[in-house]
Amino acid sequence: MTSRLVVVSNRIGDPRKAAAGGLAVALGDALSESGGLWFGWSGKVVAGGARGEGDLHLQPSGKVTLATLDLGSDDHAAYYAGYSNRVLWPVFHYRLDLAQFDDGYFEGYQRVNRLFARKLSTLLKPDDIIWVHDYHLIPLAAELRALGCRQRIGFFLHIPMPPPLVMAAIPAHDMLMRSLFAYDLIGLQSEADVAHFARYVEMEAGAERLGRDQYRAFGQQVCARAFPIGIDVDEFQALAQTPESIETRETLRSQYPLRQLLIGVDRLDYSKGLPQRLRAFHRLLADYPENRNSATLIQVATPTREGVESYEDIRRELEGLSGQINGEYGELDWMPVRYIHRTLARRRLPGLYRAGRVALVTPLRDGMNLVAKEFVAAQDAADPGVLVLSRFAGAAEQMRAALLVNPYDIGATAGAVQRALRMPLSERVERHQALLAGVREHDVHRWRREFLQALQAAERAPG
Ligand SMILES: O=P(O)(O)OC[C@H]1O[C@H](O[C@H]2O[C@H](CO)[C@@H](O)[C@H](O)[C@H]2O)[C@H](O)[C@@H](O)[C@@H]1O
Ligand SMILES: O=c1ccn([C@@H]2O[C@H](COP(=O)(O)OP(=O)(O)O)[C@@H](O)[C@H]2O)c(=O)[nH]1
Repeated sequence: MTSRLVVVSNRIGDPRKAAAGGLAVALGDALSESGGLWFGWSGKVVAGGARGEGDLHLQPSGKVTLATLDLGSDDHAAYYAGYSNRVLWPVFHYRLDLAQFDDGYFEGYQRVNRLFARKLSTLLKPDDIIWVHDYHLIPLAAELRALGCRQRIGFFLHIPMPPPLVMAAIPAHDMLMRSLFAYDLIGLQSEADVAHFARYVEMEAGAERLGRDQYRAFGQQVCARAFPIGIDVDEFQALAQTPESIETRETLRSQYPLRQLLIGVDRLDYSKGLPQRLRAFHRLLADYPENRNSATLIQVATPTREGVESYEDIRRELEGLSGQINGEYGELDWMPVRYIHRTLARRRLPGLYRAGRVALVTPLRDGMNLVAKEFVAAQDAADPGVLVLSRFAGAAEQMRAALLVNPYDIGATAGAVQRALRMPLSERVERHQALLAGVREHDVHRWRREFLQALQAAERAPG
């Protein structure tokens, strides 16, 4: 009998429905293949202390059972908006300047992880295999172990692992890193992340390296390796053939017959480098005037984590910048920037990507970035668009045939966009072939398979 897969993540999606955000998209794809239990927050916040706080809901969805938990408003504020998104997210994306350390946030984070462990433990079977996702739930395995759970537990971090001295700025960094050793396997997005993890545990915790990817510290042993996440290429290409996707592409082509479209699709997050991207686009129009009245940037900036101050700030900055570029260069019949502050249905995205001559995927730091992979999968192989990709996205480790840029270097990024717009067909085809082969090779099925095989094979932590 094969073990049941239990996936735990803060954000869960219905595997039969489209979801925004790379994690929910990838896990939906992975779970719909194997079936199992998906446990996480319901998305519902109830008044603190009111009835319903901590309530568990079970709901079948195809081969998967969704188990979701309502959170009280105080718990949610401290755990999600507070510790997860005002401390861990900025620090792990190297933005110490945006972190707000607050003891209350940390207490809420621990409280919710304990609650998740308590509720989840009632649903577990002895031979389950448990896969925990992301920074919201780092201490979950330690909490489960404290309740006596002996199942195999793996952890995958979807965001970057920062260098040791950046990590060390978090007041509770040692507790966080110690709790990672309660897992049997730690998966990271890139080799750079693994190197940062290795340096941290060796420098700060005196870890002993046992073989290539085994570490012993805090009286425990753990395996840590890179498992770059991918997409379901066939599913995404099938999405490109749906009427909505074709209609999106045709509408854009008929509205912009003489224009060269540049496409950006991101959550409106400061890690995505959106102000720098708009400045590079401004520089393109200033330094290469042949693009005026022609190059048009369609930037979808999906609302996210509203209520966290740094997200409000980035929204204002972006609105100001797009207004400024449109005011300076716009004509009666041409607006250089089309800025859309809304979530786009995933089934429309392939059509949008395919209408683009260039995709701008230029985060300042990103765990992976699935938009880069989706853009490549959606292209017409006979006349493909060009990917301009930040060297600081995890995806850059595999996507060497993209035009790699340093997004902080506005002039060089503008130059790369100019090169992309002028690239001859033969070079576009050659680069696209190499990129698509890589996106196929490192797809979401391989990610899931290799992680779960490694988890099955991991040497058990003593205890
Ligand atoms: O759940 P939210 O707070 O609305 O945020 C959405 C997700 O953002 C992050 O995604 C990361 O995972 C992607 C897939 O591995 C990866 O490509 C990307 O680079 C990461 O930023 C976050 O890590 C998820 O937990 C959120 O659900
Ligand atoms: O309006 C939008 C914006 C994004 N996405 C999806 O959200 C995911 C974003 O994942 P990525 O890894 O690029 O970044 P994240 O948002 O997870 O940091 C991708 O699958 C996009 O197709 C979407 O469906 N609608």
